[in-house]
Amino acid sequence: MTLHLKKAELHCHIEGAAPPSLALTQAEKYGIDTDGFIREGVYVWNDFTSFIACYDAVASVFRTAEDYALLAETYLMDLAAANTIYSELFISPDHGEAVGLPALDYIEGLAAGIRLAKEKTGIECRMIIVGERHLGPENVVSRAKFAAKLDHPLVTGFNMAGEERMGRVADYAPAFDIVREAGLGITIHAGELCGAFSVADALEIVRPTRIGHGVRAIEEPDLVKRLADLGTVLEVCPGSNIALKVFPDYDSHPLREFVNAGVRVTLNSDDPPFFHTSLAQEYETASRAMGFTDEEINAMTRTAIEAAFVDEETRKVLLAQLEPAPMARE
Ligand SMILES: Nc1ncnc2[nH]cnc12
Ligand SMILES: [Zn+2]
Repeated sequence: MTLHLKKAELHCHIEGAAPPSLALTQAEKYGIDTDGFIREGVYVWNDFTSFIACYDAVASVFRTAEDYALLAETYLMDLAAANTIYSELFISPDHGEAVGLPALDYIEGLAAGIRLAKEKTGIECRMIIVGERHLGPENVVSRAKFAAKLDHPLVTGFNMAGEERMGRVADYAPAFDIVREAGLGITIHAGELCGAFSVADALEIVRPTRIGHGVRAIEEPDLVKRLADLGTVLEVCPGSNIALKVFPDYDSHPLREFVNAGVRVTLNSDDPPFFHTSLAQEYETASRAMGFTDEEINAMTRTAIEAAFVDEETRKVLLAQLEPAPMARE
């Protein structure tokens, strides 16, 4: 059992965290037909392309700042109930804008939900702005410019997600130069749909402290060593990888190999209800299906806090929460 373990998450897409029950309520509120993307209470998709289409459809039922506040609060309350002390949420203002919600309202809505969850449970959360790769380099650069100018206390990083098979990392390099200059934390989806070359590109061109997934680096032993030497943190999402058929099963998942090679790894849920998982489930899977001990899993949680895009004072407070409680005196 891993319920008692403290948890932290660096890689979860906010619209991808919407429970189908909440998406259905939202759809009803706006009179949106969900037959094309929710069936029998389950999100409908069968490969990465249809997953992204389903994700976009789910996102479209959140239309106001209040809707996004409810979504963030709902997810964070759930995480907190599973003993989670820290969460980083990937947010994509492009999804808000697609339904006419201005980016600043989208962010303020999410921030309101984050503050409410913190008041109720103490859970700490930061937002990472995502540029969607399949919207093209021009769009990702303009999203990076937006992120660089924003100066919001809860927005601390930039990421590129979406269709990894579109273009090469170099096409998107200017976006990362902009956010690096602005002092934002940088992470990038790489080595999920594409092979080791994509992780190598990311390391060379983007120089991120973290990589979203990165798991297909396992195809290139020299690259695994490079990740270990650089101390780059992988945001590993085993349940997502199995659901999207990046690996056929947990026995073939390389998480153990990365740990053995000294690569810094963390556990994450990615888009939990889409992949029939949760952060709590990912911890449980690491323990039961992948054979990690509580100590090894706690080390992953500590790595997440060490790699979190937070100020040093917040990091110190979070790290202190991972220390075992002192023994009571006789
Ligand atoms: N697993 C994933 N990979 C790339 N982009 C995403 N957006 C939401 N989930 C994603
Ligand atoms: Zn992701």
